[in-house]
Amino acid sequence: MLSVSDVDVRYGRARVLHGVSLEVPTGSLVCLMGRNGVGKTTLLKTTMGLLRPAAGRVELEGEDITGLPTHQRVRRGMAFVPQGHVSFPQLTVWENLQVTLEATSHRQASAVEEALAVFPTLRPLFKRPAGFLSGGQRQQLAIARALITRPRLLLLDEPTEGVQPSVIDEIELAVRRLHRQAGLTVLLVEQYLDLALRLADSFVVLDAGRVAHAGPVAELHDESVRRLLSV
Ligand SMILES: Nc1ncnc2c1ncn2[C@@H]1O[C@H](COP(=O)(O)OP(=O)(O)OP(=O)(O)O)[C@@H](O)[C@H]1O
Repeated sequence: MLSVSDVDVRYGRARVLHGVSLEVPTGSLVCLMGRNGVGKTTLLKTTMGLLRPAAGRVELEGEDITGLPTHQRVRRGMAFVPQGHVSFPQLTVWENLQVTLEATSHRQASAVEEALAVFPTLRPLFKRPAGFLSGGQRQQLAIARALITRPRLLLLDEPTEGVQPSVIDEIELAVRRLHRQAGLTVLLVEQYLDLALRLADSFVVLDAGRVAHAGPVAELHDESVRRLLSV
């Protein structure tokens, strides 16, 4: 279980998160939603240790990890795929996967095969430099690289942004399998309401750096929640 409690985050003098709390129970898929600029990415980065909160706590499986550096969070089973993530653009798809494997603590080559089983469409692209991939292919490579670390908790920041519809379906299928079959716990930032409705168990909506609503996914049908998501 991931638990974020009363987190405040500032960029310089600007306070971006105001006492945000959320829970991601083990084995669940929680969708973090809200309009542009409300603080979703800031919350994921804080969870991953890329930003330090001015106040509040982050706990993983009951242990306080607020002060833990990012690489140690990775060792504890957390992985983060940033929004619009570009892998090493000059390296081929294969090299990107290998470099990631070499950086893991387990170094088991079977992890690459496991990641490719989730995204088999990457196989014919092995020799292509990552910089020449389409938006959807880059996103698949980014998630595959995160999977090589063998995470238990995956933080995904808008994996469908800028991705063509057919590839959105592939990403949705992959996330569903990872969650339902492989049992991965997922915190997903997603603006696309229908996708959230299909994938998530529960959701949290941020508005201006505060939790405006949180609940089971069925409540996403409520007019009061939809108003918080419409531009
Ligand atoms: N490095 C930074 N320095 C200063 N302000 C920042 C920085 N990064 C983000 N912000 C500001 O913090 C607020 C929250 O940004 P954040 O990226 O967390 O929002 P978001 O909900 O993820 O938005 P989006 O959906 O557009 O990615 C915004 O007002 C943004 O302009």
